Amino acid sequence: MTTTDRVVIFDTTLRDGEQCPGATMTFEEKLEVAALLDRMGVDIIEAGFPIASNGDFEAVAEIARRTRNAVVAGLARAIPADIARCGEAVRFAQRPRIHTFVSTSPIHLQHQMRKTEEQVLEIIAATVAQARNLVDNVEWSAMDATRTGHEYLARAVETAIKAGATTINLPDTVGYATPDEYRAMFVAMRERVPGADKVTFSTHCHDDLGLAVANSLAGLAGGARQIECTVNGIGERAGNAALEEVVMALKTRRDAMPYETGVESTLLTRASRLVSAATSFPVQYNKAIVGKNAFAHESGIHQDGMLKNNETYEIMTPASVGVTKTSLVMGKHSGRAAFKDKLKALGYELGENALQDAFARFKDLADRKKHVYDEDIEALVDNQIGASDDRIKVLSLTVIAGTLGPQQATLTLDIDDVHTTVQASGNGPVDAIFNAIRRVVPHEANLALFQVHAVTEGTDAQAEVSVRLEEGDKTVTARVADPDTLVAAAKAYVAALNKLAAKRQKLNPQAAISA
Ligand SMILES: CC(=O)SCCNC(=O)CCNC(=O)[C@H](O)C(C)(C)COP(=O)(O)OP(=O)(O)OC[C@H]1O[C@@H](n2cnc3c(N)ncnc32)[C@H](O)[C@@H]1OP(=O)(O)O
Ligand SMILES: CC(C)C(=O)C(=O)O
Ligand SMILES: [Mg+2]
Repeated sequence: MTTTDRVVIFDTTLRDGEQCPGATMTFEEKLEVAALLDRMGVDIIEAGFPIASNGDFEAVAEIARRTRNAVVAGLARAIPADIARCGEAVRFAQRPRIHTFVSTSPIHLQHQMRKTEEQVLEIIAATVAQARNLVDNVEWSAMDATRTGHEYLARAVETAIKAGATTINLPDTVGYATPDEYRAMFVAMRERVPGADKVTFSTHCHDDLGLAVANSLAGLAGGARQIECTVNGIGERAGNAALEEVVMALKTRRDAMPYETGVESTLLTRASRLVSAATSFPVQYNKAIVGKNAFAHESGIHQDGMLKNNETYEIMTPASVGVTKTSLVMGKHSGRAAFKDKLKALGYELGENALQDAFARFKDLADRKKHVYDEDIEALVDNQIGASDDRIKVLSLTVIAGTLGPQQATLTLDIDDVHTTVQASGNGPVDAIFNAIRRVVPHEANLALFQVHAVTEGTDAQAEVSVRLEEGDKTVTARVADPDTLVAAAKAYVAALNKLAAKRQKLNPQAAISA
């Protein structure tokens, strides 16, 4: 690898990242994030904006003291007091950097700075020189570079280089550039500015049009060798280029982009979770690299492919970003291959017919339920095992419940292939259902236990109902799960009666279904 293949990763999670509404981190949280960034191998940690507040100053200073490997930078406007304060904070670092910036675009000069082009050039010369007197490592940024004419931008860059800047950052401050324009800007500055070959050019892209990472990579093609980015892409407005996306794009597509970073990619997921927890910003499910679904597959065709070979639908391994394994999520789009694999993992070996039956029931459940958990599948298969010999089956159930009692149940049972429908009322819907069952299947058994619990979480969770019946010295317990609690109750009671009938029959083959 030659030095020109190495891309410097400049993390600004603690500065630009923290600037977005609601992302403020405490002092301790910042230290924790900085420690992980340092361990992960980012080259530069922009720890804050020291003039912004005493808290920011203290955080930058403490991160500067603690950081072992990375350069620690602080941000400063092109104002002497900002630069002096920044210098005070980063001076504790083993490798300090002052990052100073000023606007260059006509719209900013006219409305924000209210200065002429010549005045801004003078400010650049003075403030970069001031920073360079404090530290050897000075970055200068042309705020709103992508809306600045190349001619004036080249003069500003030349002024900064002459004053001692060692890194020149050309930000797409408002996320306006296209990749071609952004690449061309770096090519133009490197061609026309004297001394451009002595400095490192840097990208700093915002995601207003969803182009931050694409633009950062285009900047590399134009000759930039530093990328400014944030964990989870947090930052002003739509955010900055996401660090994890930049790192993994370079790692995965080395064939197309022959550059290397020093980032240990297996820590990317941990960094994402830490920043998400510190900022209380959830990571969207479909976020590239670190989203919950980045290595999850629900559709049957993809799951089938993944079971045959991971490379059919994954371009990087979950392990490479610190995720333990790919997950094949069971849902309404899943197919038989994944279902069979899941059953095997759960310890079930079903014959072909039982498997087809279980799969049909699984599809039916997945149509009604948003998340199908392992426990749902276990409950579904457990209910089926042993159900084939049942003499009593619930065919249909309608219940009228609510504040205006008495509650009523209309129930149709299949007993030895004969269908019987009854109606009963009760003190509550479950009582009504059990009265209906007792009317069709009279028995003396005592209801010793009736218990309901949710198998998984959410209002669409399967309810698991347990029913225990005692008849003389015979005790049977049945457990049934269904998304409808009342259906689960009816089926659990009937399942217990089936077990009781089976016990009676063992003792006396002529025993009737009722007792
Ligand atoms: C693109 C970016 O991300 S830039 C960084 C943005 N981040 C932040 O602003 C977060 C931290 N900021 C702060 O805490 C405050 O804004 C401070 C401490 C920096 C300044 O606070 P105040 O002195 O109250 O100024 P205020 O924020 O109202 O206005 C900004 C001033 O800085 C000036 N300014 C803005 N950028 C620069 C710059 N790069 N160089 C010199 N002056 C600048 C503005 O023109 C304005 O000056 P004016 O008051 O003379 O019109
Ligand atoms: C301060 C600069 C680098 C910035 O954040 C931007 O221009 O977006
Ligand atoms: Mg920015």
